[in-house]
Amino acid sequence: MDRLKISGGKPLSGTIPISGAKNSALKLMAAALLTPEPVTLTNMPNLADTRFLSQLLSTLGVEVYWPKGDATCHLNAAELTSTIAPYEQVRKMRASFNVLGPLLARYGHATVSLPGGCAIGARPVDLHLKAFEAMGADLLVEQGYVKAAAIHGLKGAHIVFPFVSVGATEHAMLAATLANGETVLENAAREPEIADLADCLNSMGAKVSGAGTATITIEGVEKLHGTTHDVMADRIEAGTYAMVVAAAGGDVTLTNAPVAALSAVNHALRNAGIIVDADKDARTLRIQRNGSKLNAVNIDTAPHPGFPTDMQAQFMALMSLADGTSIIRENIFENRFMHAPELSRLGANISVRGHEAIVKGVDALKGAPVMATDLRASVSLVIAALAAQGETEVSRIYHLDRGFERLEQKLTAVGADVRRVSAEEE
Ligand SMILES: CC(=O)N[C@H]1[C@@H](OP(=O)(O)OP(=O)(O)OC[C@H]2O[C@@H](n3ccc(=O)[nH]c3=O)[C@H](O)[C@@H]2O)O[C@H](CO)[C@@H](O)[C@@H]1O
Ligand SMILES: C=C(OP(=O)(O)O)C(=O)O
Repeated sequence: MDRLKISGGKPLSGTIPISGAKNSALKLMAAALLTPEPVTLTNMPNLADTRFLSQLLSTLGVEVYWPKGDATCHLNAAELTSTIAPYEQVRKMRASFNVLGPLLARYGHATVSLPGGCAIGARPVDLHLKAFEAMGADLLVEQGYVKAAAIHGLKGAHIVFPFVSVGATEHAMLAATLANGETVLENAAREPEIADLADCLNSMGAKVSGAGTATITIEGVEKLHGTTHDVMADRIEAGTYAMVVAAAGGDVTLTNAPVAALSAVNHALRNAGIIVDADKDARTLRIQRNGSKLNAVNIDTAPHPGFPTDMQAQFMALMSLADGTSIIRENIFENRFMHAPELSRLGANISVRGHEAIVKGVDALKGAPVMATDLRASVSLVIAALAAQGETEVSRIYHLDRGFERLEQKLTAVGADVRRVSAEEE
């Protein structure tokens, strides 16, 4: 298994280009199932997750043309050969579950494995299923599979989500584009990826309005056509590199950054004493820290526009070096503090009480062997390692490959000492 060897303590300088957003790309790929015409996605991130979903789409009969390393992915769902998404392909990546809605909407039936829980929490899909039922689908959950049918097609519905779910909002939106009549989603998630999906769907002929607000209206249409859509830039990747610079020090400009989507993260960084120059028009974010102490800042994760749960681990790594104590509350996932004991191996002083982590800043971290436990937890260890004295070895980095494109290359380009070591090399 590959590992990362990181020698910390080097200030960083230069430019890091931000890639397309994983969490947008995955839903945009599922949208290609809604039309028999070609869908081309540009600014596609080459990640384990996006490659994995392209394999599932191929299994369903989608023609996928996406050369390795290329940022353009061509999908053609002209004729599907299957409407079954098997256990192995949904269990390994939750977002695969998103093929259910499009298949049901276009073909009137689909059988998709339940995604199950994962390291960060149980993550049920009850809101997704209730939304499809409200749209008239018959659902049977049997032997770990959701068997869904809507023989006469889905119909528009008024759906009020009891709490905000990004996945359920996107999934209901995908399915509603081909439903008969109007669907209204209330208490919808407002994440920027939802507006990106709506833009793509509208360019395919869908009638979606209100995406990015808490009420989304979808007027169903008979069919959708092909499109070319540019995947939005990854706000979590951009926020992560901002934390890297904040922790290690230096002066780095992030290009192709989704500046408007990063206000909560930028606000927290500024409170911590980091200089953040955000230029919305130029889509750049310049992050500077020159030897200054970090202020301790409390954060509460919340749905957008609140502080994103996907940035919580990275901010904890930063706060472990702050001057004072910060309280970090995780309000989205019940088990998203697995990075805390690993950060402690590097010398951080963190105690976890339920959904609250109390981080007492220390003067310095020291390199140690640590283990990645999930995607964002893994990158929090990279951040801490880049700020630490000495060498850190991060194992199980396949988690990182799910969501960070060319991580070592991007970090090395700004002066970090990061090496990937494969098992065979040792
Ligand atoms: C691929 C992708 O885009 N993943 C993102 C998406 O995940 P995902 O879409 O899975 O996250 P949700 O917003 O749906 O989850 C929010 C909360 O609702 C719960 N819930 C959700 C659905 C449901 O049917 N029932 C239920 O109880 C979840 O367990 C969680 O506690 O949004 C999360 C919250 O911003 C991010 O951390 C993930 O990176
Ligand atoms: C939790 C994440 O992804 P997923 O929902 O695919 O597990 C993430 O991107 O941080």
